[in-house]
Amino acid sequence: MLVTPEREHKLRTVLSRRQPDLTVLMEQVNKPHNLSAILRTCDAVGVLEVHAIPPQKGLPVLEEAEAGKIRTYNDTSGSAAKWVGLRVHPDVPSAFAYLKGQGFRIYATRLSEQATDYRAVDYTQPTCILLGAEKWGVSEEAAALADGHIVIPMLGMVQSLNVSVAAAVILFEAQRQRLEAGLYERPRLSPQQYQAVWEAWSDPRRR
Ligand SMILES: C[S@@+](CC[C@H](N)C(=O)[O-])C[C@H]1O[C@@H](n2cnc3c(N)ncnc32)[C@H](O)[C@@H]1O
Repeated sequence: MLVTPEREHKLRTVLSRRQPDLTVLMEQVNKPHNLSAILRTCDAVGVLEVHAIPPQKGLPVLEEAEAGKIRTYNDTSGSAAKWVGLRVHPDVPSAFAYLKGQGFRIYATRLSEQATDYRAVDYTQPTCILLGAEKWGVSEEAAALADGHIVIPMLGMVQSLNVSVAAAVILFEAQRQRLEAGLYERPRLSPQQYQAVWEAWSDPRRR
């Protein structure tokens, strides 16, 4: 037997709540513990797959970053990396082309007065949240290509939140809206997508 009935029930319940039309794009988020914390939140909210543009060679990278590669910490992700897909794109144009081709509206998180309050967005529509690097934020290139700019209002002394905290605040607003719209009540994956993910998840080597 590959999985116990209890395990199968748990896996199928989680899979039936996965939201293929909600995702994040991490643009050069270069600290593995932040990447891992974002993956953990994505798992909790039901994100099927996340996207990342790794730190580029030649740009300033922080101590844990490895140019061109994505690293996560299992202890921070709480094994979420096993249950949330990670698709890596080489640069901004290719990430945007892929996501736009999938029908996503991309919202750049920006600490600017022109940005809209994150609660004004309709997250029941296909949505990608673009998150920026810890030091310099979302690039001008990505910001210009985004469909909109959103901000979590900051009323204190500090200018910004940690990127994984900002991701959690926005993703749980998306979860709230999707729960209200009944989007977790029926499977959202196509039968082919469901079968492919089920086969991967029920592989005993994954446990
Ligand atoms: C530490 S912040 C980057 C700060 C950077 N100096 C800047 O001006 O964007 C890292 C990332 O967290 C997210 N973030 C942090 N605070 C936010 C806020 N109040 N609203 C929206 N996104 C936020 C954004 O994705 C941002 O690029």
